[in-house]
Amino acid sequence: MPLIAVLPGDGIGPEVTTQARRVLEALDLGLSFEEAPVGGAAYLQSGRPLPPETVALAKRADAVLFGAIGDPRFEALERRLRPEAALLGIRRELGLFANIRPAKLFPGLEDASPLKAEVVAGLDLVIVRELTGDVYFGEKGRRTNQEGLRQGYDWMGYDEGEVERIARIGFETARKRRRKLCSVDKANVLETSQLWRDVVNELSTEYPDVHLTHMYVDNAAMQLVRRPAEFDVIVTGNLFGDILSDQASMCAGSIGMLPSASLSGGSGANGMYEPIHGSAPDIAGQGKANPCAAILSAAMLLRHSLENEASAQRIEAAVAQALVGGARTPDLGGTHTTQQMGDAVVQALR
Ligand SMILES: NC(=O)c1ccc[n+]([C@@H]2O[C@H](COP(=O)([O-])OP(=O)(O)OC[C@H]3O[C@@H](n4cnc5c(N)ncnc54)[C@H](O)[C@@H]3O)[C@@H](O)[C@H]2O)c1
Ligand SMILES: CC(C)[C@H](C(=O)O)[C@@H](O)C(=O)O
Ligand SMILES: [Mg+2]
Repeated sequence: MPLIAVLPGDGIGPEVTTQARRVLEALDLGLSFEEAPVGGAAYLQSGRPLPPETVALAKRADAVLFGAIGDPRFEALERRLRPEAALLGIRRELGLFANIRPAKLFPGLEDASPLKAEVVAGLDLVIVRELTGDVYFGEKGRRTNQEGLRQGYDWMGYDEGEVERIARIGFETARKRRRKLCSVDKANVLETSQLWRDVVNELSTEYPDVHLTHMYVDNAAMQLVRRPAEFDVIVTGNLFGDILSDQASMCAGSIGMLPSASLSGGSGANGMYEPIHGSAPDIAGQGKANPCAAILSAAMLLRHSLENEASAQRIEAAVAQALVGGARTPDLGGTHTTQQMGDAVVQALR
């Protein structure tokens, strides 16, 4: 019986994860679930945002269903105690270097995006974001500079091995889709990006069937608003991928629509699945959160970790059907509660 570790986290994390778990249970796949605290919720219980028992469960499980972390009450804590440290810590502990973030326009959501319907028509892209390197994990600190001023610093860097393994996932992903790979960097300024570009170019000789382009991140941000449907697969570093995926979510109508898979390689072993959004403290506890991103993350879990493509597609079809049937949370311009949106998806599964 496959074991799913459920880490609901903070804010709307538990609300959306409840709906994702319901959907998985409704499929009757004989999964077992075990829950553990993470983030601010875990800090309150044990003084640690990422308790060792939570890491142990995640490692023991076949896959992890993650909600969201973040709590404004803990913003002033030192970095290692903040909820965000738990998310970075678990990604590192599980070696989840590849973060797959699909942005797709679901039928009926043409008018949910602030972009014109004709601009987002046909939107179907995947951001392949590197997840365990870059400026996120370089040396950080505070010091006093020569003028006696306080200075904060975060070292940015990638080694060629890190670039090659994520670029390979980008090429492989593109190969299974429309065979277009856009590598996004800031090679006109950053040495890190120049190495990134060199390694991607070198690897491209193994993928002559994939059309590779390079784009600076500032241009990519603009093109995502101008012609988002032109993109097929984007491969990029940790920081740029974080920012561009939130932006791409609005092309699809809402940040509440974008799921993600975090993987440790080509296989889904120990994969972690989470919506790209955060704990949304502004709407937490009000039943306003859109659970679709979490539900679609559960579909990715079935696809990548349990190799159950048919059930993954059933969930995606049920989300589409619920939306076509008019189910909409407030972020999509509707009045459905989180629970009612979950009801509509479960109903559509039957
Ligand atoms: N993966 C994660 O767990 C993750 C991701 C991003 C941010 N965070 C953390 O979450 C906290 C809040 O960060 P933030 O406000 O910058 O980003 P956020 O993603 O939590 O929220 C941004 C905006 O989007 C809305 N939103 C987010 N998810 C939604 C959903 N499912 N349905 C409807 N509306 C939704 C929120 O109400 C808010 O207005 C911070 O502590 C941050 O560090 C965690
Ligand atoms: C909360 C934060 C550490 C995280 C990130 O930057 O990776 C989040 O924004 C995300 O997109 O998953
Ligand atoms: Mg983010």
